[in-house]
Amino acid sequence: MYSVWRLWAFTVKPALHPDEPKELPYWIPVDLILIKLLGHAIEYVKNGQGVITKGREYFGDTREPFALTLGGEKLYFLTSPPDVSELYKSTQALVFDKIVYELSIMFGVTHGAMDNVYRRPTSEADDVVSRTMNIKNPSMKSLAQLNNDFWKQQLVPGEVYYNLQGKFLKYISDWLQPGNIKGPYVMSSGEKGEKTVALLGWVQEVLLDAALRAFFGDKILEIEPNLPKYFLEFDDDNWKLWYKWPKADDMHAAKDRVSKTIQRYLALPKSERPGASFIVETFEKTQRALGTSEEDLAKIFCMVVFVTNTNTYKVLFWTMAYMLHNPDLLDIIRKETAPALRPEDPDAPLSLPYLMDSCPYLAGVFHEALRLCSASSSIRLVTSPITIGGKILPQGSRVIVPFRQMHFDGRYFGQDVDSFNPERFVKNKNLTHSPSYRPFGGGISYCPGRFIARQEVGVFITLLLHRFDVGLGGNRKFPELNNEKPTTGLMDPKPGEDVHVVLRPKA
Ligand code: HEM
Repeated sequence: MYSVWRLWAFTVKPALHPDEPKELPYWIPVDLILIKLLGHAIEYVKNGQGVITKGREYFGDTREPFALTLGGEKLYFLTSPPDVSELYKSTQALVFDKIVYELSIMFGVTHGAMDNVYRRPTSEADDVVSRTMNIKNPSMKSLAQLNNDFWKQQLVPGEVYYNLQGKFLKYISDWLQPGNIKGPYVMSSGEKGEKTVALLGWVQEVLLDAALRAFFGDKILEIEPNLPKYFLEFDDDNWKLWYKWPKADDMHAAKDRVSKTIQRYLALPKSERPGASFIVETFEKTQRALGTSEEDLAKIFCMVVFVTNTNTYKVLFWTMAYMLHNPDLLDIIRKETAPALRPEDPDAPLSLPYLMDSCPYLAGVFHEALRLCSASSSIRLVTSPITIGGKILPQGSRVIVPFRQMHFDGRYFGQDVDSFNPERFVKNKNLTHSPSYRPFGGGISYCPGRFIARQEVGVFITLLLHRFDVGLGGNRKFPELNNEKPTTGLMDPKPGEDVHVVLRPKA
């Protein structure tokens, strides 16, 4: 019976419907109902990227769309760069907002609040959000749609962006004063201010602190100095939320501690919590105008904390790790970033335009670290059947774009695709625009934080290299990527595989 079903599902049916994506066969010797439910789920949780690679290679590595059954749902995977470009363009048949809706529910926001956020006003009189913000809204966008515009206003270079950028620069600069390197990540201290620090804990502390203060103002950390710790406890296991993992009490408890802290922040009068960014002010004003409860609003902000922080400390960790393990590269980056500090005027702030536009190796390591260490995906819901890569994606299904599959495509990155080589981005300035390079996604959900993320990393590294002599300490083995733990973003190093950095303040 089981063999008949398998023959039907993976051989006969695909032959009868050649325009449907083929499905990677699965074979688990348990009863039929369970098989249908699980599919590749167990294997996927253990090594998701491995299963996707298996699927791609199983169909002759043609990169045609294929399907995997995970936990009772048939998911469709795109791994061909032209197909992915097509997906990003198809905004009618493939939507992202329903995915964000579902995600918000998983974060604990109520359906009632989300329905309000997604409801389009029926008339000007009904449009409370535009009135509150004093903006024009001729196409009667819902708050969910307007939020995309607000994010762009906050994060794409312009006045409100420069305000946020200035705060980030100040906080990171403060953290990198020799006297301020004193957290639990300091492993030992020597003469003349020398310290050895554990890199992961250090970059987590600096970037989380800077981002929380820059977005919410200093009050948030006065209310709860442990907020970064709570966030990291959640972040470490956040995959359990997406996978609806049954045993996830600790992850949920940590997430709740983050949103409860934000709720305490929101309960304070505004005059007692100055310094919030444009996006936080705007989210608060608009949601309150819609009647969103403080509890729901805190959970929405919990998502904001997640999206603004989950990847950035990891990309700084990997960029630093690659740089520290390549002394020649470190030297090149130290030299190329020197003019950003304007030695003729030591009190002048760092020149960010110089840092972003005139430091090709710094940019190269950042992009190469993202290429090698990202395991993010774009997700879309199919609202009407659409043909991509010659295959029909059925209505109601979900399509996944696993970036890692494209980041290791030798046709775009050359024969040394598996190796760390930042020069590929130095030599080919257009490589960051390649359809096979998608660390920030694309289309409607293209990450608006990509500028600030690169700046956070650039500012940290530049100030570090010019305030300290830096080198590797302790175990000099390059940390391995933890591919045994599912992730929704950049990969972590394997447990215990940190980088020890020796810092000597420059005279
Ligand atoms: C290196 C660090 C970062 C990486 C790798 C990254 C990556 C991504 C990816 C892959 C997406 C989803 C794209 C898609 O579905 O197609 C995304 C969305 C988003 N990111 Fe980032 N991100 C980073 C940093 C940031 C930062 C620092 C912020 C804010 C300060 C931010 C704000 C956002 C927002 C608001 C969205 C949602 C966009 C939407 O809903 O349309 N990201 N990011």
